[in-house]
Amino acid sequence: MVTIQETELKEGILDAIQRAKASSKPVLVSEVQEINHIEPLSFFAAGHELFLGERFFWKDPSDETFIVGLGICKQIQSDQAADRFFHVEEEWNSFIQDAIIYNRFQLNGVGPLMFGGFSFDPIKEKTKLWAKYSDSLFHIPRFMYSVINGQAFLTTNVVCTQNDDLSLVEIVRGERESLFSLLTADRYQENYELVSEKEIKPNEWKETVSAITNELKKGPLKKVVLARETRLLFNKFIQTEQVLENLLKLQRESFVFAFESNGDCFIGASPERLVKKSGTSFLTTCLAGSIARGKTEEEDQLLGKTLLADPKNLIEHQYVVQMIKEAMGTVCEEVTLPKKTQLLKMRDIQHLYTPVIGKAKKDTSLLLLVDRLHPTPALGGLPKEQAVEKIREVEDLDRGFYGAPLGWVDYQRNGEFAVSIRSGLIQGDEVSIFAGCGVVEDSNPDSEYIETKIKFRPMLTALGGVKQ
Ligand SMILES: C=C(O[C@@H]1C=C(C(=O)O)C=C[C@H]1O)C(=O)O
Ligand SMILES: [Mg+2]
Repeated sequence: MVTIQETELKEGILDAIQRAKASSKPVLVSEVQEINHIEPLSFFAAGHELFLGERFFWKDPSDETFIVGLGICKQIQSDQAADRFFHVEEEWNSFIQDAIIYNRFQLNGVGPLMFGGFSFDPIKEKTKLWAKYSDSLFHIPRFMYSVINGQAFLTTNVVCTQNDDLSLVEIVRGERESLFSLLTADRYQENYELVSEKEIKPNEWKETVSAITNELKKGPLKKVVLARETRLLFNKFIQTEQVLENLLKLQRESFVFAFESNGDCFIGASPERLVKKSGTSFLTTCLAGSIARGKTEEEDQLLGKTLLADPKNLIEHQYVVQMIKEAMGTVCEEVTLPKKTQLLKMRDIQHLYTPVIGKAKKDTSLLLLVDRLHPTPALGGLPKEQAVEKIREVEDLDRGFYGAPLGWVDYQRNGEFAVSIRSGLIQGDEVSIFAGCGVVEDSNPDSEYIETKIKFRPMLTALGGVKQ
């Protein structure tokens, strides 16, 4: 049973309407309550009826933070390329500046929060594949369920305008009651099947990899990440809940996310953190260099050792470390990273891994660091600008939100962004999945092709396209 006590909502809404009248500007009321624990996926699923197309889901690799949003009480969106991170941050800051917030809990990820992300490259020509996502797109949910270190909270957000009256209180209460009454309902299960799987121009892709390796030998480019797409067709509409359930079960060490927009859903399980901010601490990750998992423990260890000593993969990784260290240096007082490259093992693949921590300087912010980092050479290349231009020119793919920052910022300016890889875009009974790899001088097109094949597996498996 979920019990929701009488709340400050009414008082807040009254106050906000008065303020909205005085300023002629909408005012946000946000209220946080501690509630009994609910499975995060059940909360997401309960929103199917009332909020389909307006939901998001987030889980971090350590299971410290689950955030599920339902409904949209405000959207921040733009297709403007210049200073896009800065503009989103400004709009967020000005929106919460006048908000009325009832929150007794000093925790990241509760209270007003915006969830969303950015496209990989706003200058690249957009195709209809990503028509439902603006280049910058964030949602502030109506209802948000957060589980922070095992403690569960419900945030209710209401935007009041000068034309609203107290009937808004009953509307919101009614919505909340309907939502919670749906929590016990059985989750809708459909057995959908993969009908066809089409890799988009695999041979041309290998040729591009080959052409790029030749170019890298001449300089000044050192690394370019090239991605490709596989389009899947199913016999029925895909149930996002089911895909999420599989991702949560099979990709435990990953960020698991879903972000619905206008009927489509961007979904995935990424092992890669772009950046996390908690108070003055910044945490980021260098992840690049890959090898398969072994079938036995012995083979797996051997593959790991091989990866740790492989010059091509070490260079691929080192470019990322070099750039991230530099970017962190611009916004941090101290930057710390381990001397030795580590391994990060996921279900289908293992990577070279270097975590980087830093202490934030005073006048900095999460989105400022996102701006400095994106795209790191794990998704773009080195040097950054030239690599992105090269990708724009040669890659036959609209990456959209794939490979870009996806995550959240709360009203205290803390938050976290993942690099949205191992992901796909669900569109009814069709799905596009994406995978890329770091091309360096010594890359071999066939090996890179196989690497991307492995990187498709997490999504393909979660969609039921690979038998477990
Ligand atoms: C580009 C992807 O992954 C990135 C590329 C890697 C590589 O080339 O070794 C490894 C991890 C990721 O940073 C992807 O999964 O699509
Ligand atoms: Mg690689």
